[in-house]
Amino acid sequence: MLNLITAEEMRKADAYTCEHSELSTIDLMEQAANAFTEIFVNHISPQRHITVIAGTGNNGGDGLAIARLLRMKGYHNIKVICMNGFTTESEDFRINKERLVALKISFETVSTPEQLPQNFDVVIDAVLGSGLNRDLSNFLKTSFEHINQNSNYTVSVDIPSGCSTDRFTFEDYCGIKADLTICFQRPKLLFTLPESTVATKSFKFTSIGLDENYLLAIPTDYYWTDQQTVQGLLHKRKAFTHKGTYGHALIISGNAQTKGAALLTAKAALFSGVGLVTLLTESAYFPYVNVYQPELMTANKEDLKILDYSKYQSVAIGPGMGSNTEQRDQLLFLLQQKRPMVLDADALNMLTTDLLKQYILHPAVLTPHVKEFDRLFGAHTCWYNRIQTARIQAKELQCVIVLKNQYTYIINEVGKVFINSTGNPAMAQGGMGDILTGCISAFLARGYSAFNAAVIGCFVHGKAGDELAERYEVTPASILAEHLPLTLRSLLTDRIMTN
Ligand SMILES: NC(=O)C1=CN([C@@H]2O[C@H](COP(=O)(O)OP(=O)(O)OC[C@H]3O[C@@H](n4cnc5c(N)ncnc54)[C@H](O)[C@@H]3O)[C@@H](O)[C@H]2O)[C@@H](O)CC1
Ligand SMILES: Nc1ncnc2c1ncn2[C@@H]1O[C@H](COP(=O)(O)OP(=O)(O)O)[C@@H](O)[C@H]1O
Ligand SMILES: [K+]
Repeated sequence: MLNLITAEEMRKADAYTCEHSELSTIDLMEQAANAFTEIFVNHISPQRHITVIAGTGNNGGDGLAIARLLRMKGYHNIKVICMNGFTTESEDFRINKERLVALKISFETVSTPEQLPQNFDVVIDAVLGSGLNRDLSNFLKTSFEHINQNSNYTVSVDIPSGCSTDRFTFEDYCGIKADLTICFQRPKLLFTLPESTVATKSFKFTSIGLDENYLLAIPTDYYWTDQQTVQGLLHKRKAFTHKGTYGHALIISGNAQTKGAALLTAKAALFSGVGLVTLLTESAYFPYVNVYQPELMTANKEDLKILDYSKYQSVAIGPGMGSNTEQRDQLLFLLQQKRPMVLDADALNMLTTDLLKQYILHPAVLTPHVKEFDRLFGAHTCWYNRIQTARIQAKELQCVIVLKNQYTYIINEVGKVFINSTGNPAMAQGGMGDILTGCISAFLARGYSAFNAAVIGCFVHGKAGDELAERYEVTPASILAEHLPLTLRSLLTDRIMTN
């Protein structure tokens, strides 16, 4: 897990690294520029015309160093435009300016927006970074507007200029609008919020060599779940084990119009490695289930109240279930069985916070998408506030909330937020949430805690999607389910190779 930190903490980490190593601040700037450049060259070809627009602080210093490194890598159409006079020159900016001039790279300064070129091919935005501490002047606002309108592609250094690391609203945003931001050492929480696309459409982060032991000791409420963490949590199947070792998941899902949701959820549980899966549904559907996926077992919906729930290590309820009085009554009955549970879709639509408080007295994972979340916990106008509500509710209900998004937020029982780092828009298709519910219920049945099941389930689900997106423009949910065993294998094999 990577702990996400504030701009101020990052500055301290910067100073600490320099004090406790041979590195000086100018060396660190060079490392940052190198790290940026390594990613940049994978996105932009040397034939493109590149304009570095720089300020005169350390973000500007990075920009100048990047221009020099790119020239040395064969980017010959490169020039630097320095926005003059809005702040004083930092020492490391000054040193990089000398290095740039020595290479005879074009360097000009502008003092009014009118002096900027009419058009840009690729812009590297290095005007302002994490040092932003006041409103933008009219000079900067007008210049940024001009750049936004006339650049084919903009890559920001560390953060789009004018965007503040620790402020989470984008009303009246008038900074640089980047296509890509390459930020340093840690992802920024801000970039995982859907509304941040007004400032950057995408982001990547890269290590610049700050002291990781120092960084990891900084307390935070926000974490980034990386592959290494998930590999550390996942257990490999052991010799002499049998189906009973890997748990039994019960899936309660689907109705006449949405039988598919039940099939997808159950299939995903099966392909996530649980020992046995039983699908509770109407007996009329049993033949479909058997033809679609013969490994699945079935239980009759009529028997819901006479089943022995102690034999199921997890119960997933909700996808395509419907929400009439009968189903609500069934849901409340199921909640009283106090088995480890995943509550999704219609199960969430039938509940209220009062009912949750009354009935959630066992390990539970709630997997709302934004609409389900807001119906249950109240409307929100921005994602940052929605996350804060999720933190309060997860603590109060003592459950895990999986708030689904491109970057899904997993909130544990003490209100800490773990941001899932996998997944992509090729997964934006109906049924994908059913697969996630199946995955999490499988890991729950296999004996992982509610929180670990949610972390592993989200990561594996998104990683399967990422692997498929390399070959497919869109990944239908059933195809993703079938890919899960391959993803699990790659995670476990990697661990054996690297540990
Ligand atoms: N660990 C780190 O934090 C590292 C940071 N580096 C770079 O340094 C950047 C931060 O550099 P600085 O602290 O010099 O700050 P910036 O370069 O972001 O800004 C320069 C100065 O502009 C002034 N300013 C702030 N808001 C303004 C506004 N609205 N209008 C006009 N002027 C304004 C401030 O006085 C600020 O110090 C990072 O974003 C990153 O690019 C890297 O060089 C290396 C390591
Ligand atoms: N653009 C995206 N990037 C990453 N993950 C996505 C994207 N779109 C959808 N997903 C994932 O797919 C799932 C969709 O869930 P949900 O909205 O409940 O779908 P459905 O109700 O159709 O089953 C979530 O896990 C979400 O994170
Ligand atoms: K910037």
